[in-house]
Amino acid sequence: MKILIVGAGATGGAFGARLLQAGRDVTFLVRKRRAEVLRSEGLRFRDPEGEHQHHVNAITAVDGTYDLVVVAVKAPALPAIIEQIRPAVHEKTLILPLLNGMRHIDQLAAAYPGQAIGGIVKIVGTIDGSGAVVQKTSMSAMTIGALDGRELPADVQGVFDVPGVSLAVVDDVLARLWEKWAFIASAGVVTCLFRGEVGDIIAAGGEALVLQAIAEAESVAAAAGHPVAEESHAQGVELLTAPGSPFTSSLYRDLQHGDPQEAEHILGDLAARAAAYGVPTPLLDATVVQLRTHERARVRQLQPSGL
Ligand SMILES: NC(=O)C1=CN([C@@H]2O[C@H](COP(=O)(O)OP(=O)(O)OC[C@H]3O[C@@H](n4cnc5c(N)ncnc54)[C@H](OP(=O)(O)O)[C@@H]3O)[C@@H](O)[C@H]2O)C=CC1
Ligand SMILES: CC(C)(CO)C(=O)C(=O)O
Repeated sequence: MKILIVGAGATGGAFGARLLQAGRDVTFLVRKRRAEVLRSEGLRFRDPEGEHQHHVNAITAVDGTYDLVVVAVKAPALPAIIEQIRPAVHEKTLILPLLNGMRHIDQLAAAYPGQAIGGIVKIVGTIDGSGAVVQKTSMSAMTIGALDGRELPADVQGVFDVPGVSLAVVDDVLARLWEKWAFIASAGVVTCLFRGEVGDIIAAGGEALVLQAIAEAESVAAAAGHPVAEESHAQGVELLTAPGSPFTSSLYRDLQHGDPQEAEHILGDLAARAAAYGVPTPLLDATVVQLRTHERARVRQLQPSGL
C-alpha cells in the first residue's frame, strides 16, 4: 500500500516515523525548506525512549497516485492541500486527516465524496529548534473509522497497526471526533482565556469556569447529535481541573508563539455551530473575540508601517 503523508510536522512526522520503523511504503509531501532538511538529515524522531533517524522519500509536488493520503497539516493549510493532493487520488484512494476539529471533515468529504475517512490522534508532539520531531510523552494513539460507519478495508486498518501506535478502529468515528473536539475546544477556551497552565488556573480559583467551558462545548456536541460519553467527560474534567497540572492546549502554545493558527477551526467553528443551534456559549464566544482581537493586531504588526 502506497502511503502519502502531507506535512512532516508534529503529527505527520511522529506517526510517519512509526510507519517507517515498521517498514511501510511512505512518502512525505512537504514544502521546499522541510524537503531540504528531510533529504539532507532524514526524519529525526525522538520519543521518551530515544531518538531514531529515518531516510525518507520527500517530495514537494505529487508524483503519482497513492492508496492512502494522510493529511497532517494545520487547518489554514487545508484549502491549498485539498487541491494539491488531487493528482495523488485515484478512485479507491482513502484520505485520512489527523486534524483536530470537524470542519476539515466536511471540506474533504465535499472535495472527495466517499473517500475521506475519520481520524483522531492523541499525542503531545512538536518540532524542536533543530527540526527533529518530538513526541513528548508516551501517549501515541490513533482512532480511525469510516464516516458512514461501514467497515474500513482490512489493508487500511492494518497500516497503523504498528509498534508505538495504540490503534483503535471504530464504527462511530464522528462521535469520537466530536468528543475530541469538545475536549480540545474546552482546553483551548480555558488556557487561552486565562492564559496559562491548568494547575495555575485551578490555583487561581478557575475550577467553576473550567467546568462551565466543558459544559458549553459538550452542549454543542449534544445539540449536533453527538453527546459526549460519560467516560470521556470524566477524563476531560480530570485533565482540565488537576491541581498542579502543567497541561496546556496546542492553541495556547501557538498563542504563546504569537500565532494561534487553528483558533477559527477549533473555536470559531464551534461558536458558529453553537449559535446555529441556539446553544449559549459565553466563555467560548469571549475566547473567540479575544483571539480575533489578537489576530487583528498581529496581522497589523506584520504590515509595513507608514503605508
Ligand atoms: N501537535 C500535537 O500534539 C497534536 C496536533 N493535533 C492536530 O494535528 C493537526 C496538525 O498539527 P501538527 O502536526 O501539530 O502541526 P505542525 O505545525 O507541527 O505540522 C504541520 C506541518 O504541515 C506543513 N505544511 C503546511 N502547509 C503545507 C503544504 N502546503 N504542503 C506540505 N506541508 C505543509 C508544515 O510545514 P512547514 O515546515 O513547511 O511549515 C508543518 O510542518 C492540527 O489540526 C492539530 O490540531 C492533534 C493532536 C495532537
Ligand atoms: C490534547 C492533545 C495534546 C491530545 O492529543 C491535543 O490534541 C492538542 O493539544 O492538540
